[in-house]
Amino acid sequence: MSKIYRLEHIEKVFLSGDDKVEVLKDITLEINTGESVAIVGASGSGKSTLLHIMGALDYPTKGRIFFKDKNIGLFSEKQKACFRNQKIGFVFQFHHLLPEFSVLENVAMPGIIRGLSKSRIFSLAKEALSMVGLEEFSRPVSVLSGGEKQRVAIARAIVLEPEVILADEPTGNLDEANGVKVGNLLCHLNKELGTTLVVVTHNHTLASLMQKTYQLKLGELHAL
Ligand SMILES: Nc1ncnc2c1ncn2[C@@H]1O[C@H](COP(=O)(O)OP(=O)(O)OP(=O)(O)O)[C@@H](O)[C@H]1O
Repeated sequence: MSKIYRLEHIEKVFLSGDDKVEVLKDITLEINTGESVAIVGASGSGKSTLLHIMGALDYPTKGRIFFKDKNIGLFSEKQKACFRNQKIGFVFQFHHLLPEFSVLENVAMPGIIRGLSKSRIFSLAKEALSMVGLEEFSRPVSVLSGGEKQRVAIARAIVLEPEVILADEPTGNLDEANGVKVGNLLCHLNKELGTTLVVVTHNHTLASLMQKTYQLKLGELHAL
């Protein structure tokens, strides 16, 4: 089975005034292509920090992180931006959609950033929206329910067929019923499209849907 991620002895220290906060101490982790993985842990244990490092939104203080044998730590800022746009689909707790834009325009955004033609972008966006079960493309995002917004965010994450979805508390802002729907949708995409899925969550039901679960505790990662 091929590895999509290899993290070697990752450490992350934040400086807060004169204090040093050692958030990640010695994280070693391998993730197979197509795998689904949950990362759980107490609030402040470093889950988001680890996910940000995996998405090249942040960098480790020490250690190396490889994406399919490419050392992300050696990427220039431009290469990192390209990596994020081409390989990763991000889903956040607070979806970060553009409220005044329509559902279709929001999902089209990554394609616009990549510079695809308008007709290609909109056909990809419609395909992604049908995968998440949304049909009304022209409504502004501001009028949608929380569950619908999260489905739009997932459509936006998958629109360019990323190799990995990195989801940070994707159900954190939803009621239980919508949380279950979003969890099932992410698992469906993982199985149908073979997209590797890494989910950071407090939600044990969501974590139980993943093939593997790791817990972050005192800066260390343990398989559960
Ligand atoms: N940019 C930063 N500067 C200083 N400290 C930071 C920074 N980002 C995160 N931290 C600290 O790192 C620790 C881990 O934060 P992180 O957001 O990764 O935790 P988490 O496990 O995702 O928490 P939660 O479940 O509450 O979202 C926290 O103590 C946080 O205050």
